[in-house]
Amino acid sequence: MWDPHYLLQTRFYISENMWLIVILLLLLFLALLDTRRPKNFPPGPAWFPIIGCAWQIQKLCRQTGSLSKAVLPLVAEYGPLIGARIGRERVVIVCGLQQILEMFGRDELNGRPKGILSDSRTGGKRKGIVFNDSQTFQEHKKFVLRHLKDSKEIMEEAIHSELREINEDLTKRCKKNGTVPIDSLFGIPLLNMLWSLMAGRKRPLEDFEVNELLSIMEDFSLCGSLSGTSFSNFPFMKYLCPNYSGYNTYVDVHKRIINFVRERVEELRGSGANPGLIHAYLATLNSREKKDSFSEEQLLAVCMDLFIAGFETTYNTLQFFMSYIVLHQDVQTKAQKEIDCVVGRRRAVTLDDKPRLPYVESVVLESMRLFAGRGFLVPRRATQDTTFYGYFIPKDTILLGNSRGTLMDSKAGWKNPSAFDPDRYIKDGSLNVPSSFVIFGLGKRRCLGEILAKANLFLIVANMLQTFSFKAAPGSQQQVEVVEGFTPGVKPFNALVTIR
Ligand code: HEM
Repeated sequence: MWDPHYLLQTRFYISENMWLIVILLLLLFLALLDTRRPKNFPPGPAWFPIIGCAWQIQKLCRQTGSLSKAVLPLVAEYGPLIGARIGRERVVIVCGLQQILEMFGRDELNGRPKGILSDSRTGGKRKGIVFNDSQTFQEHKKFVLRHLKDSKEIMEEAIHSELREINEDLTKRCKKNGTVPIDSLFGIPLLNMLWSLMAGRKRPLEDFEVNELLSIMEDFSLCGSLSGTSFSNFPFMKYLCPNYSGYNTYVDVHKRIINFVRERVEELRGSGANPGLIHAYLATLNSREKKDSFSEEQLLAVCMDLFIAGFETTYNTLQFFMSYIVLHQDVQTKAQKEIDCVVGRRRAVTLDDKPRLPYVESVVLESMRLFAGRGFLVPRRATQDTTFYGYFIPKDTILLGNSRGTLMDSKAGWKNPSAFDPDRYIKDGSLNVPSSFVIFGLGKRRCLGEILAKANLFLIVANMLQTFSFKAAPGSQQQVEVVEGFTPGVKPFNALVTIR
């Protein structure tokens, strides 16, 4: 018997299955679309739906120990520009010297990443200098640069004052035992130096304050990397697993720095004129010179940027210097002889001595190269669609400059690039720095603290070598062990320190 209900039911099942099939086909289509790279985008590993090529890159990182090394097999396969997608983020890893130099000079590649990594540091809106590319960044960078130029003498005075503290502390520790954990030496003095720039030494940090700041900076160094974090590549993780993805720590660490500065600014307010950046900025806020972008919130973000950009870079360079110098006694003796000959041991080395200490300066340069060459530049963003070395770079693509390509690659002119060899900068007894030594970037986004960093590093290295000798402590490292952080660091180690 013919049953109309049966037919109706069958129709219903068919239409229900049809919908399922249509939805599955649609999802498959969207997944396929998600694996397509923009036309003429730089070559690179295949993209999978949602994750892009995060999985392949993660695997290479595990095999090689770091992203900067993971890039090497990719360069061999695809060339110096690698087109990748990490989660939702389209990324071009820029590896060759020529390509990086070109990137520095291109105005439309001068942006900084937008999104969670930059916004969540300053309450949801981009502020400050490092992760900003609006008019605000330019006006603030100009202001700080002018201030730094005017504060050279004050900064040198602050560095010498901190050096005396390091010398006293190290002398005490040498007399006690001689074995010193090197990671405990420079953190506090470097933070004090940066604070002097901001507060003009009007209000030196108390011990408990600088210790608090140091602990925040230590937490900061563990909470991400310049090349991105899991929550910036997969923003949904911010909601799904804010703790596991590191989002909460990242936000918290930045809040702690901002709050730290806010409290100190309150204390400084009304304490009278002083040559610090904070005072100069507050004075500008009440003057006709004030730009529309200037505000107290911006001041806090700028101070945070100075702590973040200025601390870890200088601190880690010094860790690299110490790691290499204990393993290269010949270099140490040669630098000490130069200091003894030019300055002697009765007075401290000053910046005026620098032109006559080319070998000491080359030790500093080589330490910087072996630090920076293991990491990435601060990420850039394409601010408009553009072409780069014949490839199409869509607007908002992130460009990650791999410093290995400029600083640790024989193709960039470095002979035996992983060796610690300060003599490579000396020609006919004078300093001769190769053009591939672009450690601070170039152009509009060039490092704002270059002069300060160079002065700090030269004075610390020269004065340390003038007064002390360093050897590997018994049972300590026999090679430099690099660890990944926001910037590259070295595994903590002990050195045997003696007074000369
Ligand atoms: C060894 C020490 C240092 C190294 C190797 C270094 C390196 C760099 C590099 C490569 C950049 C990015 C340049 C680019 O995108 O083209 C940068 C930016 C920056 N650095 Fe440094 N830096 C050092 C120390 C300092 C110090 C001591 C300060 C501040 C006191 C500082 C403040 C900044 C700031 C604010 C920026 C952002 C500039 C911008 O985005 O326009 N840096 N640095």
